Amino acid sequence: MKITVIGTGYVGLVSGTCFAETGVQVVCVDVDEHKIKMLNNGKIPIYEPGLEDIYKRNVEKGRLSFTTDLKSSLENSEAVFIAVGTPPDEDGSADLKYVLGASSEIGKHMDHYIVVATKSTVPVGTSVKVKAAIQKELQKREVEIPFDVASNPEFLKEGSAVQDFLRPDRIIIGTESEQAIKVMKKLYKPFLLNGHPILFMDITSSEMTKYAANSMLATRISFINEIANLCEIVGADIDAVRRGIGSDPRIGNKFLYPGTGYGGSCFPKDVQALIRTANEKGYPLEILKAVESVNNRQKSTLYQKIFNHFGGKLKGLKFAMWGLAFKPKTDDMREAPSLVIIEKLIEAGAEVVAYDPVAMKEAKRILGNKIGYAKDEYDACIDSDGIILVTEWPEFRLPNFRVLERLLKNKIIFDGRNIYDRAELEEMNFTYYPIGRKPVKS
Ligand SMILES: NC(=O)c1ccc[n+]([C@@H]2O[C@H](COP(=O)([O-])OP(=O)(O)OC[C@H]3O[C@@H](n4cnc5c(N)ncnc54)[C@H](O)[C@@H]3O)[C@@H](O)[C@H]2O)c1
Ligand SMILES: O=c1ccn([C@@H]2O[C@H](COP(=O)(O)OP(=O)(O)O[C@H]3O[C@H](CO)[C@@H](O)[C@H](O)[C@H]3O)[C@@H](O)[C@H]2O)c(=O)[nH]1
Repeated sequence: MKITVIGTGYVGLVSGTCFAETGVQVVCVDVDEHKIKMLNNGKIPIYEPGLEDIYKRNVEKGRLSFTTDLKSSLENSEAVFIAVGTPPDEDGSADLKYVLGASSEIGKHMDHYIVVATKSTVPVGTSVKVKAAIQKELQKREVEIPFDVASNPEFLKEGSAVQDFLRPDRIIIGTESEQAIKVMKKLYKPFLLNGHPILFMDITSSEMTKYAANSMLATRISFINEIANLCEIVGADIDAVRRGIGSDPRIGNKFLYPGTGYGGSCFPKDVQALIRTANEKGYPLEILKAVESVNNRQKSTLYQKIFNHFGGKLKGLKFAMWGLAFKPKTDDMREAPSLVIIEKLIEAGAEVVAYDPVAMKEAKRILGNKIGYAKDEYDACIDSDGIILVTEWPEFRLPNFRVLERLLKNKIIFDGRNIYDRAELEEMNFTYYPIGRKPVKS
């Protein structure tokens, strides 16, 4: 069996590589020549744990290849997956230019029956547009070639994308075609040996499922962040409250961690896009509007604590920032809360020296010399007025506090992910500001 995957970003590259792992012949296509050159030279353009190994193995086995030439990739392919970006447009709606561009390209080059599956996150109604864009090109060519469209939203998380893809909780397929169902079943069966289901449904429901899932998760995060902020005001401890509510199976204990607001390339844009879709239909989504505004406010929470601690006098102070990526185990900085905190600190006249185990290159690309870059987390602390922990990389969890107290000018930790033990810091006379918990003031 042969398939084509269009787009070699986080989703396309992981999907293509994992499909190849099952023995399928996969050709990944991208318009970015630099990316394709890298991939053909044995280098992967993103950091994703476990990806490099299976990429190398499948390339060596001849099952996985990369090209900018869609026409040749489509030859004998039974399915083509569209996995290109859907960034937010100026008004917050999903910009479909890459999805529809890829669809037109398929129409220009396909020469036999194929299933066109959209993996990109796209608003309700997009599959109809994908179908129309392909049809238009076939008409221009004056050929009649049958094809089917399917919606196949992707639920992988960055940082655990390979594991998520290889062991999915569920696969969602929206299609009206029996033939498309057959092709998708064949492709996904190897991933479902753990008994988790493929859920077939109509296309509209499938497209909606993706947005509903991300919006629900974003809602949980904004909810717990609001409760955390209230805990601070009333003197409760969010960690206890989180464990208390999370042990009710109706609530569950996942995705209940307070922090500096959700970031990344998905939640912010998908919440915005669903709000936009609903507005267009004349049904404003009040809950999601609140989720978004709570999240925007939360991104400043840590800065506010810094500001208050120093009585607003931040000019000339220097801070060590631990973590830059929007979450651990990724180099992705899209919508990262670190960017908001950095901007505010710089505006207030402070200096930031940062360290992130893998996102430094990406940070330099975005921030240039606005901040300093340290060689490790200890280096960042030299003569600093405090540590600002933004991303909970495992290696930040158990630092040597004795070394830190020698390096820091001020023994203060602003912890945006609640990873430290209050009692331990109190014992060592550190000042400690977590989220939703009483600070330790020494
Ligand atoms: N990143 C995630 O964790 C994740 C998870 C689930 C779903 N999604 C969704 O999947 C989609 C892709 O996200 P991503 O993070 O992988 O994006 P990305 O920006 O990392 O990659 C997109 C790739 O598509 C390529 N591209 C654009 N137009 C093309 C065309 N016409 N032909 C060939 N290649 C083309 C770009 O050059 C780029 O390499 C988005 O809709 C996103 O919302 C993302
Ligand atoms: O309890 C939690 C869990 C997450 N986050 C934050 O939420 C954001 C998103 O995290 P996560 O969901 O782990 O990463 P993503 O890679 O953005 O994955 C989300 O977005 C993808 C793209 O649509 C979906 O496929 C995934 O299912 C969905 O989890 C990050 O800033 C996290 O720090 C919290 O603040 N508290």
